[in-house]
Amino acid sequence: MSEPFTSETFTRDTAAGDAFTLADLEAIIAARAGADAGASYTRSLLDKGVAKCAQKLGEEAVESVIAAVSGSREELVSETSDLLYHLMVVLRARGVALSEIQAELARRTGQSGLAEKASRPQS
Ligand SMILES: N=c1c2ncn([C@@H]3O[C@H](COP(=O)(O)OP(=O)(O)OP(=O)(O)O)[C@@H](O)[C@H]3O)c2ncn1[C@@H]1O[C@H](COP(=O)(O)O)[C@@H](O)[C@H]1O
Repeated sequence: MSEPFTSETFTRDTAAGDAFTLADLEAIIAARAGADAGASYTRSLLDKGVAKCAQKLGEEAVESVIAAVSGSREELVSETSDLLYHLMVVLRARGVALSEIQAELARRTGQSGLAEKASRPQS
C-alpha cells in the first residue's frame, strides 16, 4: 500500500531559502497519479486522457495571457501557477520527464534566440 499523501511531504522551508521547484511538482504529480481519483484532482484529470489535460493547459494559457495584459500582479502569479501545474500534468500524461525539457533548454544556451531564428531555412 502506498504512503498517504500529506502536504507536509513536499512542503519546503522557504524561510530557510529552500525554494519549491518544478521537480517537486513533478514528484507530487507522479505520487498523485497513483492516488484515488475521488481524492485527487491530478488523478481525476489524468484519467480523462491527454486531450483533456491539454485542453486544461490551453485554458490556463489563455487565462495567463489575459492576466498578463490586464490582470493584477497577484492574478498573473495565480494564473501562471495554474499554467505550470497543468503543463506538468500534460508532460506526465505524455510520459515526458522534466529532465528532458531541462536538457533541451540547456542545449539551447549556446546560441541566442535571434541567431537560431536567422539560421532557419527561408520559406
Ligand atoms: N498545483 C496544483 C494545482 N494548480 C491548480 N490546480 C487545480 O486545477 C483545477 C483547474 O482549475 P479550474 O479553475 O479550471 O477548475 P475547474 O473548472 O473546476 O476544472 P475542471 O472541472 O474543468 O477540470 C482546480 O481544481 C485547481 O485546484 C491544482 N491542483 C493540484 N496542484 C498540486 O497538486 C497537488 C495534489 O493535488 P491533488 O491531486 O488534487 O491531490 C496539490 O497539493 C498541489 O501541489
